[in-house]
Amino acid sequence: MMELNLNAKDAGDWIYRGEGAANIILSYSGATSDFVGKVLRVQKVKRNGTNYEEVPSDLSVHEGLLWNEDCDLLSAPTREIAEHLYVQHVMSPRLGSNHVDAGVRVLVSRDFLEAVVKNAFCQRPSWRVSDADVNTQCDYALLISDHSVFPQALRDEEFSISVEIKPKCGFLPCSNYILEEHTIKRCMTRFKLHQTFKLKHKKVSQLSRYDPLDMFSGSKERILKSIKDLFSTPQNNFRVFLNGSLVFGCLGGGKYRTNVRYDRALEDALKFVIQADDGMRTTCFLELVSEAVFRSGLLDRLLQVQKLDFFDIEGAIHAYYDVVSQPCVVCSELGEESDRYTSLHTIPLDESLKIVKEYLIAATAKDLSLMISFRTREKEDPKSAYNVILHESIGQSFDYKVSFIDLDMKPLGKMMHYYELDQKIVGCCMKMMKNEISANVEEKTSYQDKSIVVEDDYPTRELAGKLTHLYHLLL
Ligand SMILES: O=P(O)(O)O[C@@H]1[C@@H](OP(=O)(O)O)[C@H](OP(=O)(O)O)[C@H](O)[C@H](OP(=O)(O)O)[C@H]1OP(=O)(O)O
Ligand SMILES: Nc1ncnc2c1ncn2[C@@H]1O[C@H](COP(=O)(O)OP(=O)(O)OP(=O)(O)O)[C@@H](O)[C@H]1O
Ligand SMILES: [Zn+2]
Repeated sequence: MMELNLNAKDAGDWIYRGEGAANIILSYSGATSDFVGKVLRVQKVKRNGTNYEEVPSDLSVHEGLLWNEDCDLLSAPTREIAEHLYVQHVMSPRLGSNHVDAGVRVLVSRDFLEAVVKNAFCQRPSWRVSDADVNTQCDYALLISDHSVFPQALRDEEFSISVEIKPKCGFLPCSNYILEEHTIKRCMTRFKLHQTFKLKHKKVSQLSRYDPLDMFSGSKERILKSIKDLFSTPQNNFRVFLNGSLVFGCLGGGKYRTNVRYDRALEDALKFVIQADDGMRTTCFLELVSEAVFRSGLLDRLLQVQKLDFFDIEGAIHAYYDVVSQPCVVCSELGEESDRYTSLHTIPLDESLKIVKEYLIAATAKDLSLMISFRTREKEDPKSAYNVILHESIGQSFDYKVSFIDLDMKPLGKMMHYYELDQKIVGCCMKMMKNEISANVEEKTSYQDKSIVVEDDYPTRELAGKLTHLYHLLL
């Protein structure tokens, strides 16, 4: 296939779709067949004051050691190519190649990138703009299927609706390397603990109702509950697109402020897809989404990949120091308590490599998103090449397709960040637990720290109840 390339004159056809911490996504509005139905994933570079952070151009020596066994990532001439190979050879086989489009590399000129940054500026959340910009030094971007629209239309006037879910980590860790004073990690999901931390630091305006344990439970009822909870507090975990346009949630990882119980725009958008009475369409749609999650069985598969994090960061960090052949900073800080990690420091190097590698693969699996797209089926439609769901109460059938997005390799150099963030989150929750207790949990719905505004007291009480119970266990 001839190499595709994009220049300044093409920029007008590429429209801002959204972004995460590391990439900006543009959707195509032109007519060139190579690009129709695709999005372009363009790398960002973090700002550091007025400068930009350096983007490593290739894998570090230790990363080479780590990944070389799975596939020949070391032979990749650039980090970008190695990351592309990682999606193809490490993540795709584990998640199912039918559900992953690793994309193709497209040559992009600097003029093209500068023009798309300019065009996208007004739509980007301001906190994302100050955090990072498009990396205009990059020669390539990835062309990937647009999962917010159904792959092939059956009819010209057909509508497709799709949902994006970032399910986060779906299990409670049980590693023996977790310190006793961090036992809370065994009782509450990392997502919930992180929510408390984010609320305290005003990264979110209210706690999410969503509990990943419901989503990954394998139970129809609990999956439906989790979808309803995502709908009521979507944050960056839930979005809905109609024919590729966002109709619910925030572009670019925004901080949705309201506690949503009903959303007129979504209810209106759904009239093109769901044949139910006004006021009932959103409910039917959430049922449809949860049925697709349940039937696909893909969350079980994802959970197995997440569980490659067997040792937790409190164990894996020690293996990391052996991989990079440096004295273990964590052990030196722990003093006498470091004895329990001696055994980890005496295992052969290939075992340390395996621990760290699997920790990083699990980290990708805990951060990815699922996109599920639906299109309506009529009785006379030919046999479907996709999975079909009949929504019984409205008597409508839908084709659906599930894809995973954002399967990026996590850099080895992030291990210490993971350890420190974990400590901060646990430390913050333990502190709040003590505050809660002294403020008498039964009566209060707000924290002692008056800077925290809790709009919805349900998750707070639940959190406080669990923390209190745990505190008594620890006493
Ligand atoms: O650490 P976490 O759980 O907050 O995950 C980060 C995400 O935060 P969130 O899902 O909002 O809590 C974070 O998402 P946001 O920027 O908050 O939208 C990124 O996905 C980040 O990954 P990377 O730096 O782009 O490789 C994610 O970092 P990794 O931990 O996956 O490396
Ligand atoms: N293939 C795709 N089809 C449709 N929309 C997509 C696709 N890939 C990404 N998007 C949209 O763009 C957003 C950002 O993409 P992505 O998650 O890949 O960015 P990121 O910077 O890697 O994220 P993170 O913050 O998790 O690292 C997604 O949340 C999704 O809404
Ligand atoms: Zn150590």
